[in-house]
Amino acid sequence: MSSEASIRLSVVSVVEDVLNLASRKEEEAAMRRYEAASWLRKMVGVVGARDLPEEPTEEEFRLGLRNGIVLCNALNKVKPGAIPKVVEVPADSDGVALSAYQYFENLRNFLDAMEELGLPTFEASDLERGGKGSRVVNSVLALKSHGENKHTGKNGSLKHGGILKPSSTGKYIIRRNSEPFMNSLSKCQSVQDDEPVEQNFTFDFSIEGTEMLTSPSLSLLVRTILTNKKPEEIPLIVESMLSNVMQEFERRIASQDMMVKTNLEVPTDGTCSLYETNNSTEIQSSDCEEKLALKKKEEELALKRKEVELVLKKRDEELSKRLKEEEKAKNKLLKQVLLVDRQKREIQELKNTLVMTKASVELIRTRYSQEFTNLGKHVQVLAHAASGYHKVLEENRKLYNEVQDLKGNIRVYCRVRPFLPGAKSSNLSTVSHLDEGNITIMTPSKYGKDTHKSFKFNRVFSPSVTQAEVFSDMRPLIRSILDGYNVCIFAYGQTGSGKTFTMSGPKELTEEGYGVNYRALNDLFQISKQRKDTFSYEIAVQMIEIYNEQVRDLLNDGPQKRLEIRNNSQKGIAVPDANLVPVSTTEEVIELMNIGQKNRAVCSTAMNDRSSRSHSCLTIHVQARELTSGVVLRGSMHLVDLAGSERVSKSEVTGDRLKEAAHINKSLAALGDVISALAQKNSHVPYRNSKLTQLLQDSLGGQAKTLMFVHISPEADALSETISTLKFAERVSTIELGAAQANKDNGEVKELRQQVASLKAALSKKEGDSLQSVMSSPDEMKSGATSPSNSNPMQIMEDFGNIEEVADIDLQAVLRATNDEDVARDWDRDNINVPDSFYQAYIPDVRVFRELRSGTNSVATDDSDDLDFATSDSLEQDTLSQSSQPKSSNAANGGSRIKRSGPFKSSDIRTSRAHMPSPSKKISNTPSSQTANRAAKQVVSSGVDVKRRQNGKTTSAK
Ligand SMILES: Nc1ncnc2c1ncn2[C@@H]1O[C@H](COP(=O)(O)OP(=O)(O)OP(=O)(O)O)[C@@H](O)[C@H]1O
Repeated sequence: MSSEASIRLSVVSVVEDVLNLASRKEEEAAMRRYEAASWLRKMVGVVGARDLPEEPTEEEFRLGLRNGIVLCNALNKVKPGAIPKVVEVPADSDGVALSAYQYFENLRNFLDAMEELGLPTFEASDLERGGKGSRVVNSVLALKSHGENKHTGKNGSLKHGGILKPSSTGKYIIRRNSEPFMNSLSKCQSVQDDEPVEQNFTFDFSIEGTEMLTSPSLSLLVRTILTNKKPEEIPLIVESMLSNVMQEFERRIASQDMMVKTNLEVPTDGTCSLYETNNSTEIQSSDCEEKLALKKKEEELALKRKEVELVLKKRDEELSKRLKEEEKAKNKLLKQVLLVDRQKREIQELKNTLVMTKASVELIRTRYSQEFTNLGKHVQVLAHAASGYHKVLEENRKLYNEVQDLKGNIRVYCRVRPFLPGAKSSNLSTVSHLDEGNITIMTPSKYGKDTHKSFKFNRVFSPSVTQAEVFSDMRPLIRSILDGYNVCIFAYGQTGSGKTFTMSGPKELTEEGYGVNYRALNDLFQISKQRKDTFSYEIAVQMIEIYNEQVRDLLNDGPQKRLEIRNNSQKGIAVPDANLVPVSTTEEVIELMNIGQKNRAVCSTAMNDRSSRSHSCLTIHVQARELTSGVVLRGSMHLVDLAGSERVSKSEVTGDRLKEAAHINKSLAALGDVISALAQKNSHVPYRNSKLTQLLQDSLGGQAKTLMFVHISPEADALSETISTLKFAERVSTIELGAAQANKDNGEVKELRQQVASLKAALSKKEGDSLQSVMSSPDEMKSGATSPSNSNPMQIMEDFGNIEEVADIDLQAVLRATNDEDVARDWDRDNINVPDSFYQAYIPDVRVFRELRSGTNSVATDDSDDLDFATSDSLEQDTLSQSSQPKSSNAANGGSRIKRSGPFKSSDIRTSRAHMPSPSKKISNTPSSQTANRAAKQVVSSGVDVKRRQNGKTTSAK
């Protein structure tokens, strides 16, 4: 039973040792090894074994260990009590003898160290054989306890015993007097090799290698198994090993129990009477005690085992936990490694992509640069072509203009006003399309389908076009004044459509806003400066307005006097009595214009807060004298800002404004009549139906270059006016005036002028007589010497002071020298009948319309006044007052019924008059003209109906 307990103890200690071993680190083992080695060395020194180095290698240590084990085995065979007797104090390396006490001390320390190292002090083979191992353990325990006792100084017997001395061969000799020890050794030897032990023998501790191999210690086995294993594998290995050990242990205990059961009888009283032999009761009681002790121990062991199992379990759990954590950490690490790998791969891929992208970018760059170069070449070619195209366009335009000039068409420009600020954003423009020369208006039809009406003009300006752009297009026309042409630009359109804006500019005038008026004059000044080496220029301006059929001077701040319009007057001055102000700088012009604008009749209506209530006309007169030849070029330009046509229902005017509107509409209707007549090439054109048409007579029917600037509003509610305005404008554009001609005074004309001047002087002397003779002998005039076909007394009268005695004047020569080939318009033909609807569009009230219509006829009857030149207001009645007078028989036909026969046509007269020399700027103020006027008035007042007849003869009748 004691051996069983020992085994149990041993197993437990082995288990602990193995566990310790498993948990210890290699450094720790090395430390222990170092310690054990030092003890062992001391012991080995005692027993004469080979020296161990201070820090032995694994191999050296094993060797020393083997020697130690052999020593243990030897000691095992000695009874514990005998050991002190047989072992003498050995000498150390310095020759100092060690006491037995020291020896055992060393031995005990060695054993401790062995224990700590987890190295059992017995061999596995001993264990298997049984008995030996237990003895070893016992001896160790005994030694231990003995040592302890010694340590306390109770056992002095240790100092006695034999002496071990080193022999000359390096081996230790045990003296004879140590008999029990020697016996033990010899027994041990016999166990080893079954050889008889001699006295004074030399004991060789070297053990056969095979013995170690065949019976390795459990510890060594464990160590060998665990040596090359990884630390994390050890717990598993140890676990399986332990389970094997425990199985073996259980098995053995079971077999021991079986043996005990068969050999011993257990007392039934439950006391400790294990052996009831007759030999001795002492033995029985001691056995019983032993049994109880063993049972107790067994219980303790069971408890311990449980504890161990618990500890093991705990450790298992900890281990598995640690394993899991390690697994986790490993996984994490693995993941990280994978991540890093992936990132590395991705970086590599990115690098590759970057390289590829760089390459492709480079490729694209080169391709692009190539394409750019090609493109550049193409653009150059295109630019070249475009410049050519532009040149061609320019050329075309020039040619077109030349054709226009030759044909003498009235140019028509159309400008669309933008929506005014404050207009509804939802407003849609009636203009659906426009380009350089075309404009299309959208007209919603009754049946829901939109229809489009297109119009073609010389130029169409969109709402976004600037004042400068507008002017640049008409610049060449304006410049032609300097070359002696007459130019007329008139702005036409519905009220509020932008006429004043184009001609003068906006209310708040800025440089960008300057209208045609300012820009034209500015341009003329610049050119005149540029040409100052070849020409000397004189520029003068007039500014008049036709308000309620009265001509007013806008540059006259004083009381207004009635002015007359003189068509075909000399120097092309249509209103000779209006102020003619010479200008030389733009500033002067601006100043004058401001005065003019201030004096102009303007008022606010529902359709325009700055509505012009009159037709205004800025006339620029230019006289150029060529410095070398002395040739004089005379040009003039009318810049007419017409009052806008308006539907009185829309403009919501009453009283004076209504009267103004009626006059405005009437004069515009008269303009319509004239345009219609001209467009249809009628022989009679009713210029005299209004002051406006009278003013524009030279420009519309003469040899001027004429431009009509038609304006339209984009608003939908102005659609009907827009359409009628555009239709009117289209009609105007068909009018052919014939090629314009420059007003050039050449040498021949000069001569003639001189002749005329001398004649005038002669005539003035005879003034009184000649008038008398005209009155008294009209037949003489009838059979006068002048050529019947070419002379025109009316003109002579007007140009030379209204005298009618022209006997000595070579009029034929005068006319030949000027422009006698013009096709005259026949005054004797009827005016064309303008449909009533034309008037009605502007004058909704039928009664007013009829009155005005009759008023128009009344004016026309003015025309029938045979004093053709007497168009002054003094001879005319206000058109409105005339409207109340009974209509003449001709009125029904809507035009003048003045019949003129004979070859002299009024247009002939006009044309020639325009080129006639004049001694003074204001003819009407000359004494001769005053006399003539007086004479004419006398004629009228005396009731003599003076008629101009063909052949230049004047007849009078009561
Ligand atoms: N092209 C344009 N750009 C900007 N504003 C314009 C343009 N044309 C006209 N306007 C503005 O429209 C309004 C009416 O213009 P404007 O007085 O010139 O018309 P109108 O035809 O002369 O009218 P009325 O016949 O009644 O005198 C003004 O406020 C003017 O500034």
